[in-house]
Amino acid sequence: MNAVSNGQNENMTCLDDSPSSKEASPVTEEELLRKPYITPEDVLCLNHITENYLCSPDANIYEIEFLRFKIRDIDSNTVLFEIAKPANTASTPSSTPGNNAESPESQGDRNSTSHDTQANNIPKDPNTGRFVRYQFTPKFLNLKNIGATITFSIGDFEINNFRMIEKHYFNDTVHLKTFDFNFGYCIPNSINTCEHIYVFPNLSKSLTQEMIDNPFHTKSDSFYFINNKLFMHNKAEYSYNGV
Ligand SMILES: CCCCCCCCCCCCCC(=O)O
Repeated sequence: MNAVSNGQNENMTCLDDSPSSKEASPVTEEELLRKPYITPEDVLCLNHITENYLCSPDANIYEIEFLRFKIRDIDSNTVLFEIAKPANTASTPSSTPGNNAESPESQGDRNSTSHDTQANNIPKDPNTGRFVRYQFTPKFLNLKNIGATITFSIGDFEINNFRMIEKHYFNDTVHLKTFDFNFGYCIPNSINTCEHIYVFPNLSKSLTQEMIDNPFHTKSDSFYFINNKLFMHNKAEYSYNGV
């Protein structure tokens, strides 16, 4: 499967059930963690970055594995960043920042191997691979449209309703934008590639400067659902003060 999707989800609101109310009705993370499973509507009602992961790594019963990730500036068709898991290695991807001024550098344990720690009998961190830090230059915030191409493999089950909701915040509670992407249908044991288009929100000059001045205060939660049940949750942090 190869696909392109434009996950526009601007101004998604979470409406109170009462017919008279048009106000957002936010939920807390604690409320969601008490539920038997978490739905897209649940995370759309969150109004802050999460402190914890909302599902365990074991929830990925579909054996979805990300193999390659590329970010490009759509308007100049410039590749800004690319990372791939080398063939025949367990979990050590290699990264290739683009060779232009806006090249980000990725760091963090989403891209690290767990083998060394296992060899030393140190308990493996169950959250290895769920968190990444991106380092961008200030110019990144001037971009309008980013294409994120992801290649992933799936296990023995077909997948029909695969959706990612990604929420971006500054200082934990300033909502920048929520993206809502679909991955389409995937046949069992297939490798799939799709590109999601991130249309940047309009950010004020003062907020943009605050984001540049406060590295890694810009964060995102990526919530992945199959058949409307959360099965994977990744986190990312961003700096925009690179040179
Ligand atoms: C400034 C608010 C909107 C920013 C959009 C940034 C697009 C970044 C695309 C990369 C997201 C990767 C998320 C992840 O690795 O978990």
